[in-house]
Amino acid sequence: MTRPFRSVLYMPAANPRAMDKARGLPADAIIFDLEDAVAPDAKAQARTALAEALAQDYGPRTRIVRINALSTEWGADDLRACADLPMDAVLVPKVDGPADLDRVAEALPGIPLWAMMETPLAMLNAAAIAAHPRLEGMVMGTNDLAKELGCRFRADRLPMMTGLGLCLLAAKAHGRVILDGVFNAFRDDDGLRAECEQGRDMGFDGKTLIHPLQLEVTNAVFAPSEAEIDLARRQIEAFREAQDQGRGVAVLDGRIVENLHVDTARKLLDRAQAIAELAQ
Ligand SMILES: CC(C)(COP(=O)(O)OP(=O)(O)OC[C@H]1O[C@@H](n2cnc3c(N)ncnc32)[C@H](O)[C@@H]1OP(=O)(O)O)[C@@H](O)C(=O)NCCC(=O)NCCSC(=O)C[C@H](O)C(=O)O
Ligand SMILES: [Mg+2]
Repeated sequence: MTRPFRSVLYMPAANPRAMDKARGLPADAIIFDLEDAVAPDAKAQARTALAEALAQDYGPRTRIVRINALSTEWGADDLRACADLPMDAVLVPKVDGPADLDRVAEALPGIPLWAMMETPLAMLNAAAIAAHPRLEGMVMGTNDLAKELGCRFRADRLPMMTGLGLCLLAAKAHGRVILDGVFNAFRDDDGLRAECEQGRDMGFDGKTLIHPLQLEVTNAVFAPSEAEIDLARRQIEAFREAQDQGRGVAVLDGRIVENLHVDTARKLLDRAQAIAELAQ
């Protein structure tokens, strides 16, 4: 059973108060950010604060550290700092292709890699990035992507759709986790809900967030609903009964249920179970 990644909260590693607060927040995962959320003159202090934070217990929350790109003046120091820290994954920003992951993979043996998908080249190389043997997950960087594309932010995210779709296809083809980008207006619950629903409909595993206020809506949208759980159970039962009667197809609520629907139903129940276990 895979870990849930419904809500994945960024927090500036230069902010010890936020990192401490995160230990009690209902986020499935946390991204400790050494990159864009940390000002250039606070990078060194952020590494020290990060080490102190990661010495604490984050319970079941997956701990992901976002380093600066190795092409920057901070990347090499970030890598050295990460080598000694307890974490579940390292997130590499501005990945253009699989070669950008190789040096990180070499410097941090045994640590799963995640890739920020936020440049036009990353969209074009998404399949090769997803195929990297050390890659566990992808995170859409929709702010940087919008900047690179020169596109406008729209509620329907039409200008993003090609990039989102290419990355989704790549992640799914290689069995990687894939997370949607952030919603910047962190006090706009309705806007957030609409974007979460869109991401969930498309097949994203969860959404990255910038503020604790966004957790409740995101956790709810990316969790299987009671109606979905009930349908999944009934599909499994209907198909079992059909099989007992020598049939390969069941009909439930006027719709067919085949083997593949049962697979989907089982995965949904597994996800619901994993989420329930997080709460214990
Ligand atoms: C957006 C913020 C700057 C807002 O900060 P602030 O005005 O201080 O918020 P509040 O006063 O409402 O905060 C209330 C309490 O919540 C805590 N808090 C706030 N944000 C976080 C957080 N992210 N994680 C944990 N805790 C948080 C505050 O400390 C307050 O607590 P207390 O003092 O006890 O009351 C701020 O939310 C923020 O900095 N958010 C993160 C921004 C960030 O990480 N940006 C970089 C990632 S986004 C990105 O780069 C995407 C990608 O690369 C792309 O290209 O798209
Ligand atoms: Mg970015």
